[in-house]
Amino acid sequence: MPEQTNIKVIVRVRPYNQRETEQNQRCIIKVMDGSSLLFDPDEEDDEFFFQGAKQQYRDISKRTNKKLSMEFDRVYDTDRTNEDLFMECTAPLVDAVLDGYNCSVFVYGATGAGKTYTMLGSENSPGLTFLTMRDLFEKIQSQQDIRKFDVGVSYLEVYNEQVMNLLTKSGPLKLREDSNGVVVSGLVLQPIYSADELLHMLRLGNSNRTQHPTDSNAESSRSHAIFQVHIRITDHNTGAKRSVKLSMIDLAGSERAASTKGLGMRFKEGASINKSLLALGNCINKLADGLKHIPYRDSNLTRILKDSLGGNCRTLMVANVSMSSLTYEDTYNTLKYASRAKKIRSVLRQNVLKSNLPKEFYVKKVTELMSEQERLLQHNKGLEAKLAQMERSGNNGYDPQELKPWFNRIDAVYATVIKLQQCVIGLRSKIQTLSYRQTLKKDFEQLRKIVTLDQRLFQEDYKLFTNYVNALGARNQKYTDELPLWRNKLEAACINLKKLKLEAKESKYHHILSLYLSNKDLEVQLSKQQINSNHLTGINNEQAENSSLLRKSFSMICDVLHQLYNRLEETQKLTPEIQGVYERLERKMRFTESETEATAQDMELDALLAEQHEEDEPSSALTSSARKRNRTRRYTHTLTNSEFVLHLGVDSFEDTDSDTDTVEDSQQQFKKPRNLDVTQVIASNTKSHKALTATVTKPRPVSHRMVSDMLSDQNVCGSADKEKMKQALLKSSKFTTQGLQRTCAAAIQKENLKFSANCVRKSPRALIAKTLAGSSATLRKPISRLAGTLGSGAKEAPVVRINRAASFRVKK
Ligand SMILES: Nc1ncnc2c1ncn2[C@@H]1O[C@H](COP(=O)(O)OP(=O)(O)OP(=O)(O)O)[C@@H](O)[C@H]1O
Repeated sequence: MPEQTNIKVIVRVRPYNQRETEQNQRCIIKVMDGSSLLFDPDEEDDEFFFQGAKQQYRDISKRTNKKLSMEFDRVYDTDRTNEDLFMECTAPLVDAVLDGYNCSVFVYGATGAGKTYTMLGSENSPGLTFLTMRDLFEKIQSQQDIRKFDVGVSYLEVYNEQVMNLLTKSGPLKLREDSNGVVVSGLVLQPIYSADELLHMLRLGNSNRTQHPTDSNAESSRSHAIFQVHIRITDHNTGAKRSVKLSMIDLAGSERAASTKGLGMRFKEGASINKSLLALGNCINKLADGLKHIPYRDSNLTRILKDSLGGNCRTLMVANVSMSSLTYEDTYNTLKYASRAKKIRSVLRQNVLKSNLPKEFYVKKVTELMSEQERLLQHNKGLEAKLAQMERSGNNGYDPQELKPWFNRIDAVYATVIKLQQCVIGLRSKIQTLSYRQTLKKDFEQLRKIVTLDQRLFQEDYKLFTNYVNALGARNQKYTDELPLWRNKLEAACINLKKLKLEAKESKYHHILSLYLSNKDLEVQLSKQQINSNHLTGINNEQAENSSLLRKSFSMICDVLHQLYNRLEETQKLTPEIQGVYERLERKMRFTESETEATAQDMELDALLAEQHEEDEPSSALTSSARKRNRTRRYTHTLTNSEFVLHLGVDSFEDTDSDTDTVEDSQQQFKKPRNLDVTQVIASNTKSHKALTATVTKPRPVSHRMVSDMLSDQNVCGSADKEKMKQALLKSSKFTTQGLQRTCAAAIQKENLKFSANCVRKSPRALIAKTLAGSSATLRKPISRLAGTLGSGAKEAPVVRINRAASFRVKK
């Protein structure tokens, strides 16, 4: 980006030299401050005396002082050193050069005004060229790692309009212009590699410079000297190159030709100097006026300085003046020039050259830049998403980064709670399942005992059964012992959770955190439900499997019973009592009115469906206030849930405690020594199942109840309650009264051959009635005997099959 800047102009005032001191010359420059001066001020002792008396009025024959106040970028009084000028004015130019800007420093002033002193200095006080070059080389050295510098110098002299090479003492050289500006034909740059070499060149050039003594200066420089340092900078990383130029120009004295009092060559010299300086003055004026056409071509000096004055260059002009009134006119002219020069504006551009690096370099660079751009795009997207998230969070300026540690802590605490909860509930599930299996096994062992004919065989099996039950008990005990440990751990985790919740409540993010915590509580609740659900599914599967075996066994028992009934009927041994029991059993198994009625759960479901329906169709009969009440009720319910969830960790196992109590009750019952019959088996079995599946209790299947009732009746029959047996048989929907009667009659007939087969077919009921009337024995005995009788001719005896079926496969 081009940058517009003015030429920087500073004025340096030289102290009196010996001649001026001797002549007691008046001081015509008064330095006001660092940037202004007063030219031709009033003298302090400028008082007018007439005939020894101080007069009120001044000497009218005396010229009026100009008292011109002038402003410059800097004004240096006589006491300021070259070092001061360097530090404040040329050191910044060195930085600009290394940044790729062309820079020029030129000194302007009358002969003996101190130009050479400023530019070259002396042994004791090195000038700006020396100080600047030394600084330049120091900075070059410090940047060698990142950039490569190729430095070349030239030292030219423009004397009598001829351009000479001071380093080779050759010339005159021609000037030409190309796209890079004015070029000196045939000028070869001298490469240098150190500051010492550079200073050596400088000294060499100075020694070749044309000097002649003048009135004003015994070592007056009669030419314009242009010392230029050309630097090519190559960036190691990018390969970008730039070429810059630093010019230090010591102009010849700008005095009037007359003042040098030269003749012949000296006059020509002076005229030439004046011509070039006049051309320089013209250029400065036109540039200051902002004109487009600048007559640079009027002299070789202006051609060479074209770059420094109006081109792409940071320029510093040092106007040297003497404080002595001896050079009044020259000083005035110099200051006028300097004032004009202040108005010149330069347009600065960094010089960058195309590099001739191979194509691969650029391909690599482009690839790198593209991937960097891609990375930045992604980063930008992430930032935009974060911003959107922050805006969504109510524009409250929440920083997700600040919330992240909170979320991490909450996640960690909840993960522990969930894991421990899984352990505790898992253990409870295992304990309950094992207890259930133990109970089942015991109950079915009782059932087996009932149906097993060979008691010796039963006793042998009973040992195996005991081992199995003991093993289950041992496992159960192990889990029961472990449970308190895990409960304690869970309790500790819940206490941690409560503390964290209190902490979150105090936080400035409590709104967000409470939502997050509620969400987490729901996760805990869900996890608990899932474990419970798995537990119930497992229990139900075992129950279904056992039910299936029970059904098969029962079916076989009924088969035998049926045959027995028929035999009794056939053999005329069927008593009215047996018949009554059958009828009762049959009646019991028949569907009742109450079973067809809707249960409480059915009604609850109906209500829920109705409510849902109402929500789907808001225009239903409900008034808006009623709907509102409903909504409020639901909302309150949700809130209550959420409150519950907040304390879930503790509540969860308190809840489970109540479950455990039920199970423990049932366990205690199981431990009681008892002689169970089938009725008790089913009853207690049902009870334990009820306890285990409390949360998903469903009405027992009708068939289940029928089976239970029937067996119960069978038992009752065993206690000789014949009427009950009869009723059970009559209630049965599976067997018809007639079918059962025939089965029993046939069984009785087979055992008691006094009944004819015809009797069984025609009046089985009478046959059974007769038999029962004459017998007080339990039904079990004749059934067993009858079963044995029936089984003798069969391929596999039904009782054996029942026996086997009763050996329920209980899971380990
Ligand atoms: N600031 C200064 N402090 C002390 N001495 C100075 C200062 N400036 C110049 N002089 C002295 O004044 C004399 C003339 O200075 P200088 O040669 O630099 O003048 P000049 O402008 O280069 O003249 P010319 O144009 O004739 O070459 C020298 O002896 C120099 O040492």
